[in-house]
Amino acid sequence: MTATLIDGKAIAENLRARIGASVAALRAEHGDTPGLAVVLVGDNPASQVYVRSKARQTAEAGMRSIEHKLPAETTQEELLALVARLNADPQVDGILVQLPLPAQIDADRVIEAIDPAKDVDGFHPINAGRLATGTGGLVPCTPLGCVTLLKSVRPDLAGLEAVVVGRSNIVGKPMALLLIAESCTVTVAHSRTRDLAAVCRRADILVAAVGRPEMVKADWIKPGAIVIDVGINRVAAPELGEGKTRLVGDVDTKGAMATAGAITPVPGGVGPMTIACLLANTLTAACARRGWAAPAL
Ligand SMILES: Nc1nc2c(c(=O)[nH]1)N[C@@H](CN(C=O)c1ccc(C(=O)N[C@@H](CCC(=O)O)C(=O)O)cc1)CN2
Repeated sequence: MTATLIDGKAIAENLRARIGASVAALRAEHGDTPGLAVVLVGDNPASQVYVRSKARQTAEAGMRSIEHKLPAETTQEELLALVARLNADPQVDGILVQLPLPAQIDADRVIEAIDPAKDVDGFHPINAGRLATGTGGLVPCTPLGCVTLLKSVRPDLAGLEAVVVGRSNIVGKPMALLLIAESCTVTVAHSRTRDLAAVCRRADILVAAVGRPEMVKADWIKPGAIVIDVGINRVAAPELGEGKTRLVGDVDTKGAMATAGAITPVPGGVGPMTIACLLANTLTAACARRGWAAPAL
């Protein structure tokens, strides 16, 4: 068997086009457009790339992009003061503080300071609680994108056995909650799970979000399973030349292709969906705040 590759890049492009069309319709109806503020602290090269992509794709979708770039030595108080200003700004519908933050800043305190109605990352405890209780709210972008990718190959997930490897607040836990909402039977596995390979082999849906390059091997995968690889790991690639690197996921994709039914590649799988879902969340937040009818995406 050779697995179907789930083309996250194409699915994300399609979602962004639909968001752009909805934004244009809302602008025609209301004479205004949603605004997303992205805050970058410091000079982490990967974060700089992600923030640039977020700003470009926000503008391409017809929304206002507001960028705040702060030096690496920014204090927690300075960052909290900026968040307070963005909370109070009626032109700002979404606020995202790029992670990771420098060591002197407590990320949890910053996330808790964001107005939950503008928390387009869905990381605020109020939004996490709403997801846990199934009472709406803004949902973290990466898991939201993973569900869209899953449904692109299997529209009805009810009754399937799902294993999520990883228990982070940003991916693992919300992913498990979204799968429960889809009526899957969900196991959350992690570094202390006994016989992780055997647990993974039970999965009809396997989500790998551990941040360990190619940890999930072909013989951990049930034949025909849908594999969602959330990992984005940069590793040395001497075969490409001295000092060169390449991106790999948390799954040994080449090996897994022979066993899985469908799999997301890295790059070009989950990553592009993260930003597309951020734009979707910004549109959702803007409609809710402004009392506009939310378009079906
Ligand atoms: N506040 C947040 N910080 C971070 C988040 C987040 O959702 N909110 N997630 C990650 C980084 N991230 C978005 O911020 C992100 C990561 C990867 C991609 C992506 O499209 N990756 C490409 C490959 C890109 C490359 O060549 O490096 C892919 O997988 O195809 C988008 C967004 C941590 N921080």
